[in-house]
Amino acid sequence: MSGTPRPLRGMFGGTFDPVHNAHLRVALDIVEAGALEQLHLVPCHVPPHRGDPEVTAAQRLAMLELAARGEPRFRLDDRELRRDGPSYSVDTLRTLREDYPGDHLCLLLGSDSFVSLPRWDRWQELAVHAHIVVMRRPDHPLELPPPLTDWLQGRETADWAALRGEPAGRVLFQDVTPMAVSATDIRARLADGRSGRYLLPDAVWDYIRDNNLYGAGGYAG
Ligand SMILES: Nc1ncnc2c1ncn2[C@@H]1O[C@H](COP(=O)(O)OP(=O)(O)OP(=O)(O)O)[C@@H](O)[C@H]1O
Ligand SMILES: O=C(O)c1ccc[n+]([C@@H]2O[C@H](COP(=O)([O-])O)[C@@H](O)[C@H]2O)c1
Repeated sequence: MSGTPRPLRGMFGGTFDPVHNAHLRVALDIVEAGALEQLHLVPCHVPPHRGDPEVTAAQRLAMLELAARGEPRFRLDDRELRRDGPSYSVDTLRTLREDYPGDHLCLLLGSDSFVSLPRWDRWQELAVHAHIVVMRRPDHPLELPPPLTDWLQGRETADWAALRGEPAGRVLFQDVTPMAVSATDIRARLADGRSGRYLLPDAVWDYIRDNNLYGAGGYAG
């Protein structure tokens, strides 16, 4: 049911190992498409479904801080780093709801994350706390597993106003700037002695080199 429009606050979680230009560009695309008041960039502490990150949480946070500078609608949010155990998104959304009771929330997911949703902890509860915004990734086509197809019935909307008018539970698919950039590819390039420049903000690339992360310390460029 539609009610009084509320401010819309986004959560963009990731391992960010490291944060790269595609994360930033698609995040800004969503902020612009939905006129979001604020988007929380939330590095996870213990990724629930993958191995440990290659660099420390403090280093991932530092890179995200450098990357987010200059965009006032991005808000660096270290709440998962202050929590022990696997970084389940449902727990994070619950705390965001407690902190911002007057706002509606939306959880941003790339298409690869969205198709994996039925394997997430308490996944159906996510939509109790927030709307879900799916960003189409060119390198990850949307092949929906059956539980997700069923669950989507009646939830899908193309109208951002619905996300302001309803507290949670809608799913919106948003086209974003297609950028086939991934952290996996960047880590592989750096391990191979190649440059990360122009795939990451300059300040992040400098930080990686200066701190000899991902094997990039010897790189002169
Ligand atoms: N190029 C991209 N376009 C759209 N969404 C993206 C892109 N890269 C990452 N994302 C989304 O950003 C979120 C955080 O992703 P993550 O930190 O795992 O980055 P990644 O580049 O996919 O990393 P990795 O290659 O290590 O898995 C996820 O929801 C993911 O789908
Ligand atoms: O809550 C879960 O069960 C869950 C399972 C897998 C991933 N996530 C979250 O999804 C985000 C992207 O994860 P990743 O592994 O693609 O970087 C990050 O914020 C993770 O904490 C969350």
